[in-house]
This record gives sequence, C-alpha cells and structure tokens, in this order.
Amino acid sequence: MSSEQVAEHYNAVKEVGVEKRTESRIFYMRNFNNWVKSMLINEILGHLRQDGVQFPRVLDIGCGKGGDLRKWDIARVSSVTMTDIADVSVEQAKGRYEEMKDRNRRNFFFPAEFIVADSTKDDLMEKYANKMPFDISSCQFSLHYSFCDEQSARTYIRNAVGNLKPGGFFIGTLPDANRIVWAARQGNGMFKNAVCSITFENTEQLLNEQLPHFGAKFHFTLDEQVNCPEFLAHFSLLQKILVDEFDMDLVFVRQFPDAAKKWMASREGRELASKMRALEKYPPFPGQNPSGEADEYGYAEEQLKKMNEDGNKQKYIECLSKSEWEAVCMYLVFAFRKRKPEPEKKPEEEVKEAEEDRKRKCPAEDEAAGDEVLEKRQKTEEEESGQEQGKDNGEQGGAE
Ligand SMILES: C[S@@+](CC[C@H](N)C(=O)[O-])C[C@H]1O[C@@H](n2cnc3c(N)ncnc32)[C@H](O)[C@@H]1O
Repeated sequence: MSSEQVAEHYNAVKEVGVEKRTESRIFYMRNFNNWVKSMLINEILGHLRQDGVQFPRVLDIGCGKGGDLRKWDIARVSSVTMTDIADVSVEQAKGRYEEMKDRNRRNFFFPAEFIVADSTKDDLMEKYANKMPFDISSCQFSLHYSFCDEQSARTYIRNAVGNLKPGGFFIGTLPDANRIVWAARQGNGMFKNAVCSITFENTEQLLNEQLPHFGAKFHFTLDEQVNCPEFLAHFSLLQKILVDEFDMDLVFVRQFPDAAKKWMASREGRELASKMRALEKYPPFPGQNPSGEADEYGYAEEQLKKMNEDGNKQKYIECLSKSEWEAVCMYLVFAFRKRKPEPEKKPEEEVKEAEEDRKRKCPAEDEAAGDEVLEKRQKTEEEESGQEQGKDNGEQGGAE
C-alpha cells in the first residue's frame, strides 16, 4: 500500500451532510470519538496555560477534511497549520476554514496554513510559510498509516515533533495494536461485529508468529465502508523512539474506555458529551429508534435495572450500542511532552550539588572525615584555650 493509494482512498471519501450523518449506524461512535479529541485538547490546554501559554500555535498533521478546525477555534489558538497527503481533503478543509472565518463575529480569527504533503516522505519544515515552532502537534487517527515501514514511520514522527517548542505537546489517537491483535486472535484471525471488522493480511503470521514492528498490515472496515489497509503501530515502540531520539516524555497513554471514565468523572466532560451527543439515550425517547438491534443494549438494560433497584428513579441510561463500544475499545489516546532544557546552574548551586552528591555516594567516608574534622577542631580548641589560659595567667601574674 503506497502513500499515493492512501491519498486516493481519502480523496474519494465523500463529504456527508449533517442529515445523512445523523442516520449513520455509527452516529454516536463518531460523536464519541470527537468528544475524546475535544477532551484531550482541553486537558493539554490546561497544562499549557499553567506554563503561561494562552494562545497555542498548532500543527494538525493528517488533518483530513479539517474535522478538528472547530476544536482549534474553541481552543483559542494563535494559528494552525493543517497538512494531509490527500489534496481533495486539504481543499475541503480550506473551504471549511473559509466558511468559519466568514461566519466569525469576533475581531480575531486564527490564521491557518494548508499544506498537501506526504509526511512519510516530505520534510514539512521546508513547506511551512510560517516556520515558528508549535505548542501542540496533533495527529488524530493518522500516525499508524506510516508504520508500513521503518523509514516512513521515522520520517512521519520527525515531521510531527521536529518543530515543537520545548514544553510543547504531541497528542493523538491511534488504533491500540495489542487490543486489535488480541481481538483478531480470539476470532481465529478475524474480528467482526455489527459496525466493524478487522482482518489481517497475513493470518498465518498473526496466529503463529510474532508480528513485525513495521509493516503489520490489517484491514479495518467501519460501517461497511471499505477502508484502505492500515498498519499496527506498537505504542511501546513509538514511545521508545520519541523518548530516546526526540527528547519527548510520555505524559499519558489511555485506552479509550479509561480515558472516557476519567473525563466523564468531571462535570465539564459530561456536559460536553451531552452537547456533542457522544452517547445514546436508552431506551430511546418515544418515536425514536435505537441505533442498534435490541440485543445490543443488554448491558445498558442491566445497568438501568440495577440503578432503579438501588432507589434511583432513572428513566434512561446513556450508552453506546455494544458493537460501537467494542469498536471504540480498539483505540488509544496519548500525550507526549517535549523536554525543556535544564536551566543553567549558578556556580554555588553546582558546588552544593557536588557536595551532596559526594555525601550520597560515600557516607561512611564522610562520617570518618567528619570525625577527623571534629577531633582536629577539639584539639585546636583545647590548645587555644590552653594558650589563652597561659596568657591570662601570665598577664595576671604580671599584674601581680
Ligand atoms: C482517519 S483519517 C483522520 C483525519 C482527521 N485527523 C480526523 O481525526 O478526522 C486519516 C488521515 O491521515 C491522512 N494520511 C495518511 N497517510 C498520510 C501521510 N503519509 N501523510 C499525511 N497524511 C496522511 C489521510 O489522508 C487521512 O486524511
């Protein structure tokens, strides 16, 4: 699968209007994924604000049709660079941006740059008109395509984090390689439910061998849409490359269910989920249909029953259908942070640190040395006091 084929595939994906989107079997799952991205951005904005960055500069790599532009607007960014390999998608992203700009009533609307580039081959730095470093580099559902081979993955990673400010963040969402392999192995090489399916190119290898670090090809179809082949990106490998070679530290990695649990615990998270319709109400309101078949809501029914037994007069529960939930469980959300250079030390701090270090390394020697010093000091004091006494005596004698 070449990058050109990825571009061709995404260029061919039609933009769907709001009405059609509402009818989709994975309407809530899509909203849920968007909510995860929004919450991720919010969490990172919190860190940046603590560091005094109020209006971050953003790189959106693998931006697609610009689905996150509204999130960047809400995040009050100072500017955004949107880049993707699919030229038609970038054009649509630009169109979406122009529409937003036209509708904007504030004095300021963030400037944006749009770049068509293959981030597994091109050097993005050469293509930026604004070369100022970024506070956030965001890579949503895209990085794993570059794991087709080692060089492509390394080039993509360099493009993603190479122009980050110290203290800047690299954030993203990614298929969870462990979970995907586990699910496919459970199903003897295939996973399938009402909304998605996963198959591996090399079933023999999946079932009997260790999978390669790069080039482990699988097919993920969602909502019956034919997708282009994807590649496993093993998170531990990504982490090692970022930590060892790009001065990045892991802030967190969470499976989607864990991330949801954490963010739903806050009022802000729940309110946003409700606003974005990230969850489905079950049972649905009169006149409405659930998005999945009846057997997709067994867990929701059980929870509702339990709540009512506990005395809560609960009429409905918010959930995802079983198949959509299984699909969101296949993803990870992560954040890395670019290390800041250590502040230069003052000479006296260095002396103090060296002294503490020496004490830590050889405490016994230090004690012995301490005893010696003490002994010497006692001796000197005794001698001095003897001399003083002699002096006093002499003086006194002389006076007498
Ligand atoms: C699943 S879409 C995600 C789009 C968007 N980030 C979002 O969250 O909605 C994956 C995107 O990655 C892009 N992509 C894949 N390989 C790429 C490459 N080598 N360079 C740049 N973009 C790439 C695709 O064109 C596609 O737009």
